[in-house]
Amino acid sequence: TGHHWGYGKEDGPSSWYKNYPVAEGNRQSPIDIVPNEASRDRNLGPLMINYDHCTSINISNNGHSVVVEFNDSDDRSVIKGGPLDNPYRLKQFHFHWGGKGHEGSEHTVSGKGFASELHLVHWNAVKYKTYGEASTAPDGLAVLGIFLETGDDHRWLHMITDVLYTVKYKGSITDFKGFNPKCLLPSSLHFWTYLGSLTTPPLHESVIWIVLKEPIEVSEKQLGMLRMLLFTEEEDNQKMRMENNFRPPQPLKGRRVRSSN
Ligand SMILES: NS(=O)(=O)c1ccc(NC(=S)OCCc2ccsc2)cc1
Ligand SMILES: [Zn+2]
Repeated sequence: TGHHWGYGKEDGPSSWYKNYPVAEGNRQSPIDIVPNEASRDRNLGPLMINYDHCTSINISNNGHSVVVEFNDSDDRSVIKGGPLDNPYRLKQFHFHWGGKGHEGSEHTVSGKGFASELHLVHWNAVKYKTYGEASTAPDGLAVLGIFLETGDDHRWLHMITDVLYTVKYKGSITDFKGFNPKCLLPSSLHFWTYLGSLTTPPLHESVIWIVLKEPIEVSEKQLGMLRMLLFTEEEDNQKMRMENNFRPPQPLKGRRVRSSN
C-alpha cells in the first residue's frame, strides 16, 4: 500500500523525490535556521498554547517514529497567536533522533544539530473539516518544533520513555491517556517561524513551522530508550534499530524566517 519509504541507504531522504516529487519543491522542511538572518517581526504576537484539557489517546510505533495521538474532535488542546490566524488543534506528537553520540534533530541552528527534535502537529479546524484535508492545504498545519539536548534527566519525559518497550515493534499501539505535553515545553516560548512542509512523505507543503529557540534537556539514558525502538515488525527476523529518523535541512529557496520578539 502506498510507497515504501524510510531512512536507509536505498529508501532514505535522498530517494524520496522518486515517489514524492514535491521533495524538490519551493517550501520544503526542515531548514537550517540562521538567527541573525531572521527578521524580527513586531506583528508576531505571543504564542498561546492551551493543552490543559489534554486528551491523549494512545502511543504507537508507525515504523518511522513513536507517535502519541490526541482526541481532536474539539478545541480542547489548541495553539494560537504567533504567526497563526486561527487556533490549530493538536493531533499528535512524535520525535526524530540520531544514533549514539550523533545529532538527530531535523532543523539546525547555524549548522548546529541537536540530539533530537519533538514535533507537536496541529491542524486548522476552523478552515478545514479533517486533518487529511488540512494536511494538503498551504495553511492547513502548524507544527511546533522543540529541540532536545542531552543533559539532566527530563522528569516528565519518563512518562513516555518508560512505556516505549510496549511499542518496540512497527505496528504496535498502546493506550496512553491523560498525558499533557505542556510538561515537555521549555520555559521560553520565543520562536522562529517560516512556511514549510511535512519532513516525511507525503512531504505536503502545508506547514506553518514554529520552532522554539530554547531546547529542553533530556538524559543520554532517555535518548537511549528511543533507540531501543525498531523500524521493523515483530515477525520480521531482521531487527532494524529505530535511529537517525531525521531528514537533513532543505534549500531555503528565498523564504524568510521570522523571529518572535
Ligand atoms: N515530521 S512532521 O512533523 O513534519 C510530520 C507531521 C505529520 C505527518 N503526517 C503523516 S500522515 O505522517 C505519517 C508518517 C509519520 C507520522 C509521524 S512521523 C511520520 C508527517 C510528518
Ligand atoms: Zn516530525
